[in-house]
Amino acid sequence: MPSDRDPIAAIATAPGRGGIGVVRVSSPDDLAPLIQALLGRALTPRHAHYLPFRDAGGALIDQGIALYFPAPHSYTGEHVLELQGHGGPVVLRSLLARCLEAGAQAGLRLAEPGEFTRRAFLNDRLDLAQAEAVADLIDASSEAAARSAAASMTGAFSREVNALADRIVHLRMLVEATLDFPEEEIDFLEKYQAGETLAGIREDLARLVAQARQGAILREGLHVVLAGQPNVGKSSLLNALAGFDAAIVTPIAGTTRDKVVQEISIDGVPLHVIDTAGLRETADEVERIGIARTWEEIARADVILHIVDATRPEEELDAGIAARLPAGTPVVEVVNKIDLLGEGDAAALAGSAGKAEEPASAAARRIGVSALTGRGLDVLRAELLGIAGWNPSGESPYLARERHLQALRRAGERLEAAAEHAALDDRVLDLFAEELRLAHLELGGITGEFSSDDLLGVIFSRFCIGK
Ligand SMILES: Nc1nc2c(c(=O)[nH]1)N(C=O)[C@@H](CNc1ccc(C(=O)N[C@@H](CCC(=O)O)C(=O)O)cc1)CN2
Ligand SMILES: Nc1nc2c(ncn2[C@@H]2O[C@H](COP(=O)(O)OP(=O)(O)OP(=O)(O)O)[C@@H](O)[C@H]2O)c(=O)[nH]1
Ligand SMILES: [Mg+2]
Repeated sequence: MPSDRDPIAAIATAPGRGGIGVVRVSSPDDLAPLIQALLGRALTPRHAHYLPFRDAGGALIDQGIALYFPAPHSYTGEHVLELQGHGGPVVLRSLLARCLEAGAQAGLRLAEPGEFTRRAFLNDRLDLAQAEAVADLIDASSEAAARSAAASMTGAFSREVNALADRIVHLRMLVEATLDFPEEEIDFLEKYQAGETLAGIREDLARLVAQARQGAILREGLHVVLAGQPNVGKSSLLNALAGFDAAIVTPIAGTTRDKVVQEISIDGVPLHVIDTAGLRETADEVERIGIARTWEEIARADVILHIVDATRPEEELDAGIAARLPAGTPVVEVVNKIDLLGEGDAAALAGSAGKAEEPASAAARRIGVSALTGRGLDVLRAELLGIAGWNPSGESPYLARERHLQALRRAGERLEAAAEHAALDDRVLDLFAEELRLAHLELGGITGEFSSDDLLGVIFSRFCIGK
């Protein structure tokens, strides 16, 4: 059974060729004997030593830099040795094998994915949200995502969560103290302005949820599906948004058969834009399959852009499509090819987001664009960010995970229940206190103050090896 007390080793850098590569060892026990066996000398803590790395027979493997971080001043909080060699896969595998051989007697084994960071968590170097942010920083697909992961990694998100938890605990302490003196229960809420305090906590929690939601958008990206009749310019619009020819465009209706997915980013917010086969009745077998896939994409979309042709307004077919779009998904009606309209009509449509005089349906917003000239695309981009809930001037987002969002929401529900108890005529203080306790538990789950071994297993197993 692998244990959290075993010495562990792994290649810490990405597999493949690179300028340099790192093998790292971490152990709760003194690493001096391993260092002596490996390098034939002692290392000055936290100093870079340029040394030959040799195999057991004395043959040279590489010439590199060795770093020794004695506990607790290391990434894991344990004793850590780093061998920084040249970044070839064979060199690094040989270095790792040499470490495992030299450390065999001490029980040195290969690290599991995320095990270094798991140790950092177990040794209180990082809390759980910070550890998750390390993985999110590595996985970040945009600058904005990386920036907010870095903020969470240094504890900005955790501090907000902890501050809320502290305020809940304080309030709970006051209630629990009062519960011991039943005669004081009557005026507890007034005496400590518990109602106002609770309202303030709930307000700040709601703000944190909003910031976390923004982060979730950065993490996951928004799935935007371009749908509409053939030839309205869906593929042209994809290309215009992407800035290059990702999809084939021709004057022939039915050009796009299979979906085309393109990752784009608007102000650092990642979007997965999906171009689809035009929707129409057709006898063509291939096209029919494509259209079935279009509907599958529509069902999965976060946002649907229903593209219509400005020169073919009010088409029955478009009304039919609009009626079939899922009710819960935001829809933007994009009127394309406004370059073919007179200037008056084009101007009325372009830049008219939200000001549509007669939107196609109550739910749909209408924006005029030209995929050809680019007119109106900025308005469309802003609209997409708005639908994503992206608030560029808002407070910095936290790259929260679904796990965090759900815990925050559940904490919010507990506080809401507490507020309801407080508002009742026959105030039930012990129920009030219990809801506070449960809200605290939810927040503590985010930072790992309360966590199960199963949860840790799930979280760290998704890390890369060597992290
Ligand atoms: N070479 C190398 N680069 C790396 C890492 C590493 O482990 N090795 N990291 C990780 O994977 C990240 C940096 N994380 C680290 C976190 C803490 C400490 C550390 O030694 N902390 C001590 C000393 C702090 C100080 O000197 O002020 C401490 O906190 O006590 C080192 C790296 C990114 N770059
Ligand atoms: N004038 C003008 N023509 C456009 C515009 N957008 C697309 N077109 C033209 O409309 C035709 C169809 O464009 P596509 O982008 O292939 O249309 P689509 O909706 O992807 O069509 P399917 O893949 O067949 O469903 C092409 O000839 C484009 O050049 C536009 O904004 N203005
Ligand atoms: Mg197309």
